[in-house]
Amino acid sequence: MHDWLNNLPKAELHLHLEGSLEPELMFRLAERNKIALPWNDVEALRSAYNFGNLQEFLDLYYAGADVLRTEQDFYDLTWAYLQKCEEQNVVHTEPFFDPQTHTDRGVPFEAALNGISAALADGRELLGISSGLILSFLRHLPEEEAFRTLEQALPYRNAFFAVGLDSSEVGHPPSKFQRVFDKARAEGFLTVAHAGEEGPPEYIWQALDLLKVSRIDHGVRAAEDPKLIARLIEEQIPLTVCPLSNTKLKVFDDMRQHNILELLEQGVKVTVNSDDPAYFGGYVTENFVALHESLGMTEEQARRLAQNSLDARLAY
Ligand SMILES: Nc1ncnc2[nH]cnc12
Ligand SMILES: [Zn+2]
Repeated sequence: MHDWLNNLPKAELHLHLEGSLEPELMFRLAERNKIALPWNDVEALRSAYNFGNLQEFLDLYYAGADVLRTEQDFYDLTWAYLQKCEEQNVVHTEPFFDPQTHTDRGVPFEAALNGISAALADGRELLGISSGLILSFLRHLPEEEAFRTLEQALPYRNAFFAVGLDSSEVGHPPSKFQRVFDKARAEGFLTVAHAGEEGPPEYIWQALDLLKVSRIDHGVRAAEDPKLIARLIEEQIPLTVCPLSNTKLKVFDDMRQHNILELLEQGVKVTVNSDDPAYFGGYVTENFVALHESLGMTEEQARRLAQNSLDARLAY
């Protein structure tokens, strides 16, 4: 029905691999690893996907990620996502993974990274999808633990090209991670950060000025600060916006209130992404469809958004 949106060549720049864990795969991995899940079946799990805010979602997301134990699990997770990319004409992707979500449960860092890297390599070779991995720190944990994660990752420096910052935003400003981001940049990595999803515009200023990010993940609350909007336009700093995520997590009560098209028309370099598609009701195409159906996004606007995503790539 919306083939024209599915067929647009596009890049995905804001996708948590752990958030692409579909309920069916979660149950299959639970069985394979002999783990008891707190839900009876896929339907019971899906019916728990009702979130009042970011933290309610994160609690379930970290519980679900517990089924990921072996290198093969991480391969299967990443491969399933890449097959979706192929279906939806996502020709390039820059996914996040959160090592601490796994190492804190006793899963070896190498199991996660090797499984993901092998699937991304197969995606390049067998599906023609280019990619670059972003190693993301959990901001609700101390900076010291982010330093340990970076040290653990340095022997595998060719497996990722940037570091990011995610998890519970409010109360955990970018300034908390200034030193570890300095270290990551000194080691040659680019930087991105979630900012202005639930947190105030001040967190976006900090991500730009203290963490020296190349893109802002989410950033929709920039709209509250005209000086910040002027800077984002002037410097053409991309925002990786996630419309279905923002409505599921009540950043906006309704898709008809979403500001992505206003930002686009003001000249902000906004892009469309799925964030955690297994939890929020769809992948990139479904996000484009929602913008068309709820906000009247035109074909010309869709083309500009897709082109922005290709222009905002950082990995080659
Ligand atoms: N939308 C989001 N915001 C912050 N951290 C996340 N981790 C996974 N999804 C996230
Ligand atoms: Zn995110």
